[in-house]
Amino acid sequence: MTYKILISDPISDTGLAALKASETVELNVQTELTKEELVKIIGNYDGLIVRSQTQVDAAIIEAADHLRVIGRAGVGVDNIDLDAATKAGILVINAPDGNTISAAEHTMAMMTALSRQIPDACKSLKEGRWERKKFKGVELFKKTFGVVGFGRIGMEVAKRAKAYQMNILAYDPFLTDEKARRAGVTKATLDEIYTQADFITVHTPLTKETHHLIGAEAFNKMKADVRLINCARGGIIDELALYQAIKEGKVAGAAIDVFENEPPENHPLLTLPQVIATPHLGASTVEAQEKVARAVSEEILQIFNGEPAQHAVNLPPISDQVRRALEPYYQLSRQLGVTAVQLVKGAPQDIEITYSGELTDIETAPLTRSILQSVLAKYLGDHINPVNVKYYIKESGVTYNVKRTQQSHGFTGLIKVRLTSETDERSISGTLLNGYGPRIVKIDDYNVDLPTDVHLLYIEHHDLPGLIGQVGTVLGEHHINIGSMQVGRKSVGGHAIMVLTIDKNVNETPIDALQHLEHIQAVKLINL
Ligand SMILES: NC(=O)C1=CN([C@@H]2O[C@H](COP(=O)(O)OP(=O)(O)OC[C@H]3O[C@@H](n4cnc5c(N)ncnc54)[C@H](O)[C@@H]3O)[C@@H](O)[C@H]2O)C=CC1
Ligand SMILES: O=C(O)CCC(=O)C(=O)O
Repeated sequence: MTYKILISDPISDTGLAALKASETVELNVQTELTKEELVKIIGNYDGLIVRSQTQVDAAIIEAADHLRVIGRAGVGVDNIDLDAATKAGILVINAPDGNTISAAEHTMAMMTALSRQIPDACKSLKEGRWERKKFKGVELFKKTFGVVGFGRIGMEVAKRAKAYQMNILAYDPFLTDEKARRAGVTKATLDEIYTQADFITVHTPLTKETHHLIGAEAFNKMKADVRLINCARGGIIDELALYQAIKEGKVAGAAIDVFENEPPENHPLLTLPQVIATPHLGASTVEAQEKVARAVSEEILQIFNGEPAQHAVNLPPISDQVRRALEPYYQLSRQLGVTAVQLVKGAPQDIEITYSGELTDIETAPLTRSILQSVLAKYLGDHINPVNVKYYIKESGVTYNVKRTQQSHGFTGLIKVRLTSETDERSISGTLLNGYGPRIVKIDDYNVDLPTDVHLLYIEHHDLPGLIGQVGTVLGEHHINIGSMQVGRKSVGGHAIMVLTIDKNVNETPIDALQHLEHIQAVKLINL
């Protein structure tokens, strides 16, 4: 199988080494595509890698028939319509830490350049002037520095600002006293930052909450000589309000790397001498670009290999430790879902998943998605995947719940899937047996021990002598080899089950023949 990957923004060549070396990947680099051109060709691709330039909107996603993954070589995914991608079952991954240092260094460069008017001073000198009086700056030493958004970049910025002996106030909804103490900053409110800071930098993502987070109202609260830096996303600071605040002398200056619309056209901020600006260069270093390209390349290869994503943006994150612990259970969880949905009569209306043993202490959400996906796919189709399964579950009105219990019946880890339809209820349990891999160990109330990578014939019957022989005869007549057979009964002569592993997939004919045997109540072929 060859996967076609389109790269639609300039990405570091060295960072793409893993993809280039892969025999299963065909790379196509086209960095000058218009939106219309992208819509036309995206249907041919399994993967798309972008930076911040390509706007992956709903129209592109709608045209992306085969797309499985969008890799963002960087942090911010505001150029990707995440809702549309999630609904379409397209995984979005990013490279969250590859450009942290570069973005933090650029922020420091912008702050120092702003405080000493370096760009204009340089320009004036190059134009033949020697204007020493005009370019008098301010020191950073002992100044109060407000950091809004104390994630990866905010923290790195703070570390560097400490070397300048700045007094750092940090605001982030997730900032705890302990984290602030360890980072050597003072936890503050936004208002405290506005009223006390000499410099304010923003390092949040652009979201509904952070859009125009800093606007006219905030500028009115700020010190008169305040300077602002935005190396995060255009739109976190209200650009027009900032323009007004600078014009009115409320803000002394601003250093801007990012704009609400990029590239900015005839932007009023760019007409002001108090503003210095760069064309979204925060991550534009050799090192950062190599790191983010390498990170997305390697992760995309892992995803195409069937491994879970580590930096999925539209799936809950999982740590490396959890990923390793769950890895052996993926196949089992999928096969339990597939088996259960073939056993139950009618479409399931409720799905109950019970984790026990070692699985009670692990984050099992990825397994739950895998089970839900394998159950729903029978009725809703193969486009259901772990990314969009929760969306479709909600849409189809199916309910599900997850339970945990310490009772693992002697197994290290046990997963039970119970499906309830309008007319039926079935449950199936499975485990990982050391040396044997995934095994089904219980169907309804019957203990069994079945591999999960075979075709199963599940037969319900009355417990009567001779029936097993009759079943063997029918299958023999249809040249079907039986690999193994297990029987279970509740009472002598009562309801019983027979589960056979068979060597090949069979058509309806032998099933019909079995169903016509007296005392056989139900026959189901289960393909795993
Ligand atoms: N200029 C450039 O080239 C680059 C820009 N960026 C941008 O920098 C920003 C931050 O990146 P990272 O630090 O890596 O992300 P991060 O996820 O590590 O940190 C973001 C922080 O913002 C906080 N936050 C969210 N909403 C907030 C709010 N309303 N008020 C205050 N804090 C809030 C979060 O709790 C989180 O701690 C992103 O927007 C990213 O796109 C990142 C790399 C390069
Ligand atoms: O790809 C780039 O240069 C932009 C980086 C960026 O803004 C991000 O990672 O969020």
